[in-house]
Amino acid sequence: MAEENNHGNKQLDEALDCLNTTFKHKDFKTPLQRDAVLAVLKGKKDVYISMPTGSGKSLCYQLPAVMAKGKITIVVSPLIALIKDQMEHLERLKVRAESINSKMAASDRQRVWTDLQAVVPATRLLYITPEQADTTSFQNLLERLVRHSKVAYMVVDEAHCVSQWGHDFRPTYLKLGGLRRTYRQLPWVALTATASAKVMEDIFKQLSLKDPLKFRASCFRSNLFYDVRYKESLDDEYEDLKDWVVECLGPNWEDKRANGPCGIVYCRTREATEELAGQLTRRGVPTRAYHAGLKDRDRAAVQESWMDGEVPVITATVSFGMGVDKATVRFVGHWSMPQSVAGYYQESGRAGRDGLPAQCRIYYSKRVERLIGGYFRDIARKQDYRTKAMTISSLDEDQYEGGRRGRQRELDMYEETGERRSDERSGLESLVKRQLKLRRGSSPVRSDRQKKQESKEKEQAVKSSRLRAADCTERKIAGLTLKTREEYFKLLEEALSRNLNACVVAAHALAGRVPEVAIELEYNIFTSNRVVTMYRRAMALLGGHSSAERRSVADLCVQLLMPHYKAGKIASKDEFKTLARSLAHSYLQRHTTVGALEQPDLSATTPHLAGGST
Ligand SMILES: Nc1ncnc2c1ncn2[C@@H]1O[C@H](COP(=O)(O)OP(=O)(O)OP(=O)(O)O)[C@@H](O)[C@H]1O
Repeated sequence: MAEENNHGNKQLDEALDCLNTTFKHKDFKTPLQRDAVLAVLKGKKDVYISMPTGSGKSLCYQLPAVMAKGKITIVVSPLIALIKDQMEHLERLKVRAESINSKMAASDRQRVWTDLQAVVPATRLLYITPEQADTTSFQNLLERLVRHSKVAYMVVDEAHCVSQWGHDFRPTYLKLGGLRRTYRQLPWVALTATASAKVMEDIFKQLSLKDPLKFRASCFRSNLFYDVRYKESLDDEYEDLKDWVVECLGPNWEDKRANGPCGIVYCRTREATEELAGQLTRRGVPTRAYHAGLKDRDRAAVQESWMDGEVPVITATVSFGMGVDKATVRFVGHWSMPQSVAGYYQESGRAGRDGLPAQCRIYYSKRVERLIGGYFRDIARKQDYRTKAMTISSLDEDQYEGGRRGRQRELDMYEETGERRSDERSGLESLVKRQLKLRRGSSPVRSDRQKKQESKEKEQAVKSSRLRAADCTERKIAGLTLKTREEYFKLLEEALSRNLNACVVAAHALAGRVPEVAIELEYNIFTSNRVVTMYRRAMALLGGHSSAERRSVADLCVQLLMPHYKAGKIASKDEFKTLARSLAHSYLQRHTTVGALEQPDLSATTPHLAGGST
């Protein structure tokens, strides 16, 4: 026991030494970071680390990687841009990190390969994408490295991507489970900023992590303060932004120090970044615009001037910020709604990385209000409503190498003018609702008498309700009242009975006119084809192979049915039309089969056509 303690102390001393000399930090950021580092260093068990953005997760594997002399730590990371940032960061610290990826020049690849094959490789960390991990060449390399005991740790960054339960599922991550099972002797480290308990369990399962040591911190960032501004309620939105910016930057912001206070305002379009930069600069806050439309050189110059403290504020599209690691970002503003919940967590998470208070604000307009309902409106009235950090994160799959539309698409994401995807919209909406509900605090205090009265009323309502399990309403779905269920039930009942009536009438009308429909259909095909094979094909297609054909047939049926519509009787004209169309569609699907029509002799079906006419 005493020996173990001594060993533990020695390891801690060595870790602190490495932290000071290589990473230039005086101490661990948090006890959790220290404990996670020590657990990884021990190398006895798999380790799972879940900490919020900016909490220093990377150090948890980078420090042990540096201390594992003569060995390589392999890091699977989802995004080449992230890999690049990590490598640049490590290069500044004089830690040799390499990558093998599809974007590399052959000469670079050879150089890395050669070092990895050396008796004592100089490479400390090797970054790869999950796609690379799935290649035979990498697997051969890994096999060789393991055989010569040259691998210290296997690290899976953004480990939530392995889970289908998570928002960011990435199928290639699943293949990592196979590697884990092949190399059971290696200690694995899985890191993520956000994972629910369900996703965490799934990560363990998919990566075959065996009873890993867990280091978890809430994704809640207590130093971030969120609020929302309603643009339409402001006299001058630019002046309001400027005032907020100056307030966030605090005193002495004009000193132009690299570690001075600074901020970012995200905009949806390039034009908005330029416009806003001009407005802020004219109002006395030097600001530069950053977007994908700038030449690489100009973009780099803008970023550099912001990093160096030359300009305190940058207005940018989302192309700015990935991997930007500036500790003193005192605010992150959004000049319009963020593109997604994931995006918002990431973008606002760039504030306050030094742990000091920082502000995050969304400026929104009516258009956005329409998008997310009354929740923000509520806050806007309070104007000064301050909230704390959001706790949801997810990454857009497009961020990843091999993502559907690739990196360029991601760079330009904010510059689209189109509507947001509906799943993102609903995700954002439910997040906002959830978070605002949390922040509004508990419901107002009610007297005992009021409470008694309420519970009596509830009991009464449950007794008289026709709904099944009426008394479970609130228990099963938090926030759902019996009254709401009753209201929806009534609507449903009405709609069902209206539709049923309309169905009966439409079906009746259609059934009586089948021959007429069939005559029309045959005639259409007869007059639009000149070759017998085409005629036969078109007739055969009627039966069900082509949904386009069926649609046009259904349209024809609808034309014939519409005269049967009687205004105001059963359903609206549109409802009747929809029903007629779907009835015709399914009728045709059932009654004209390809098999029957493809018979060489069509005479069997002819009698049903009630005498064709030409
Ligand atoms: N012990 C420490 N002392 C001081 N600063 C630290 C310490 N460890 C890490 N940092 C700094 O904290 C910042 C955030 O670290 P890092 O990028 O590793 O966070 P992260 O949790 O990986 O964030 P993200 O999820 O956004 O990638 C960096 O500037 C890093 O240098």
